Amino acid sequence: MTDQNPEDYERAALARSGGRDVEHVGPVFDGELIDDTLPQPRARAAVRRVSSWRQRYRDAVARVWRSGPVVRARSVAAYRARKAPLDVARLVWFVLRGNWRWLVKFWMWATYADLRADARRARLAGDAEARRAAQELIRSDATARWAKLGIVLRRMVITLRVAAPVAAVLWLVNSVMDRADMWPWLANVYTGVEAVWSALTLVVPLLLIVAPAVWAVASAFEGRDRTPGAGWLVRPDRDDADSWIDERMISKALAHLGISPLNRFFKDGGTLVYTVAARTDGDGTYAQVRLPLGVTADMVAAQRPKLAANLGRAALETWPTKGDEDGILDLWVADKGVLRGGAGEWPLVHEGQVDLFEGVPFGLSQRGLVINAPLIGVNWLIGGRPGQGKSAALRTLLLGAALDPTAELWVFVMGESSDFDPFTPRLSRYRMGMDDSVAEAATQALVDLLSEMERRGKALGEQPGRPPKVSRKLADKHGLGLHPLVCGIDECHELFQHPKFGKKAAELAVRLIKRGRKYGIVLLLATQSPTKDSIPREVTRNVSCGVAFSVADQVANDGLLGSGKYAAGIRATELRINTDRGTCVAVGITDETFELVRTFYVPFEDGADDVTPVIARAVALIEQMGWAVESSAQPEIEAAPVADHLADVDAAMDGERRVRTQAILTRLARHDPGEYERWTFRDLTAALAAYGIAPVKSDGNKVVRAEDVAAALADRDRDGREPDGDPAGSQGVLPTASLNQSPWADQGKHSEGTSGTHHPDNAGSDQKPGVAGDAPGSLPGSRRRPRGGD
Ligand SMILES: Nc1ncnc2c1ncn2[C@@H]1O[C@H](COP(=O)(O)OP(=O)(O)OP(=O)(O)O)[C@@H](O)[C@H]1O
Repeated sequence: MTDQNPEDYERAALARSGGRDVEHVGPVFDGELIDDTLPQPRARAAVRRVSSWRQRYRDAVARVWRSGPVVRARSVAAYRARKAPLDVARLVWFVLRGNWRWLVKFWMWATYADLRADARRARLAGDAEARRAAQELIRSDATARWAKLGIVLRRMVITLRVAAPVAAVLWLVNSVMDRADMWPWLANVYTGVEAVWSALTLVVPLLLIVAPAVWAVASAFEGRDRTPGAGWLVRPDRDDADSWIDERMISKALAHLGISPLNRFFKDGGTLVYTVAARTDGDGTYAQVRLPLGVTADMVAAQRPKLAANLGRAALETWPTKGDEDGILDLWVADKGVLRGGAGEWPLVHEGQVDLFEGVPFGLSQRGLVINAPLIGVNWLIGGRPGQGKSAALRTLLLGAALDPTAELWVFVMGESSDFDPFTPRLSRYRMGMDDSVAEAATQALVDLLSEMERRGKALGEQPGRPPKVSRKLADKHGLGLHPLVCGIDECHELFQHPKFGKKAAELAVRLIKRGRKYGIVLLLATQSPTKDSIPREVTRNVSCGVAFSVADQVANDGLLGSGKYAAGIRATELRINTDRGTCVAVGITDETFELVRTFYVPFEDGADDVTPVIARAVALIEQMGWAVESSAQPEIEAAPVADHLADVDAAMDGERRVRTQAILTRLARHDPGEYERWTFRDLTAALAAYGIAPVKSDGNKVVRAEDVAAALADRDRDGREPDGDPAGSQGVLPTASLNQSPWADQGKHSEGTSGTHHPDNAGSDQKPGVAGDAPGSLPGSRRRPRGGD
């Protein structure tokens, strides 16, 4: 391209051509032609870069747009936009309601409505004192209020009286004098007054505009929904949502239980008082709430499934119980799912020993802490539906006791079950089976425990300082015989319901439970059937540690845990059968009102046997000390006398020719209540049938004839004949247990045909020092003697 100026160039051209007939062609450019179609590398690279940046920018924006938080924010924004009309309507409603609430408050204040209500209530309750106090308060408050108003008015008048003349003078001076002629201070006063005035003229209109808005916000706040917990505050996507429970959530859950006084309380804008704010407590959250008027903790406990649902938990995970007062609610809510896990391995399964005075590791509390269950100074009643872990729990307690080398252990299993067979080498007494002899042995054991209790009472009294109860120190003195004595009875309802021994066993058990605690004698009872017919009421009332695995109803629950527990929200009915196997509700085992315990499980089933090695260890512990298995048993016993039914019936005839069967039953019961009290017509006929006697009809009544009885007696005397077997329905012809007798010496041995299998590991422990030659588990040095039926 040329660098000559186009105009100079044109002028030169005109000069050359003479200025005429010259065609104006405009400037001529000299330059190089650039062909766009030819490749231009740098420009294209720049364009490509720009477009790639643009693409990347677009991708980034799209990514952000589609990202989780933005999508959520967008959906929330869209949702709120859709809801906006409704929100506006709600806000208007809040404003109106807020004004109304203020009006009500003002009216209440102006008319002393609350004090008047107090006076009315006092009048209805006939409380003249309270009524007078309320009226007095109204009067004095009214006087004070009017006095205050008077003072304010007087001050206003005084202010007006001073301010009005000053204002008038200022106005007058200002109107007659020029500002320049005034004294400087006076001119300053006017300047100040004018500044204040102009500020007021600015601020007041502003206030008049802002005030309604502030009023609207304040009244909307006042009129807001008072049901606790605004929904939008709930953030279920929190990481700790499964464990997160706070007061607002609890209040909200309580507000939707359908309890009328609670509903009314929340509707009137009430706020619950938390005496203990929600706080982490073990594997859950604990809070304590003071409930409003008209609501008790029991009412809340009754709505437990609803409360659990409102809190997003399973019923088992939600524990509303009565606090120190009826109006105080203790609430413990488990973290989601934590109760599903078992308690894990028993801490003593591989090593360690126990001091029974310190307790036995029993399970994990709801707070996730190991519970050291007390055994000394308490008695236990363990119950629940079949197969839920009662025997396993009893086994754990007894295993713990076995690991205390000073403890003596007795076990009676009122059914065919090998659950306690591996304990044999460590037991001083063991009987298992369904036959009457086991019931008799268990009853005898209770008798002996009572005698032992008396002996221990005397032994204690002879100790220096007359200690009131056994202690570790006393228990360790080997010769004193004040060691812990633990007696476990599994399926104890079979014993208490036994037709022959039941009544006696119940009486003895009650006496033991009431008085044995001080003497280191511990009774552990386990049952499937904790009803008032199967377990004596006095037993359920007096045991200090109640354990309930899954139970069917309130009766079973309260039978095990104590009356009123179901109503107070302490409910093993919430434990699901099989699902919550091994989990129980327990009272009395800690200082807490109750514990939800996941019990430790020491396996003894399906070929797994962790019990035998523990027992072997327990026996080894005793051997290391140079002792033998403790036994309070006396080696010699008297044979139990056998009731002679025929002779007793003969005596009951009382010399009469014919006696009605009913009368005979009454006389027999009077003669020997232990033997005959539970006899029915069926038992009597069965017993007589054994001697070939059948009651006959006379005047429409069944009677026994004296000549038949006399003939049977004569026959028996002549032949030395025993009754013809034990017919079905009879209560048998077991000997009446002498309550003075000592236990059989072979109690450590199983009755034939009922013993469980022995674990090979037991073999070594069977032959322990001092028991050489004895059968497994027999008492050291005791002489075995045969006994009818065993
Ligand atoms: N703590 C536990 N943890 C895990 N499983 C357990 C626990 N306790 C018991 N079980 C399981 O439950 C089964 C039944 O236990 P157990 O025999 O103790 O029940 P039970 O209530 O005594 O039954 P029954 O009334 O029929 O004698 C055991 O075989 C075991 O599998």
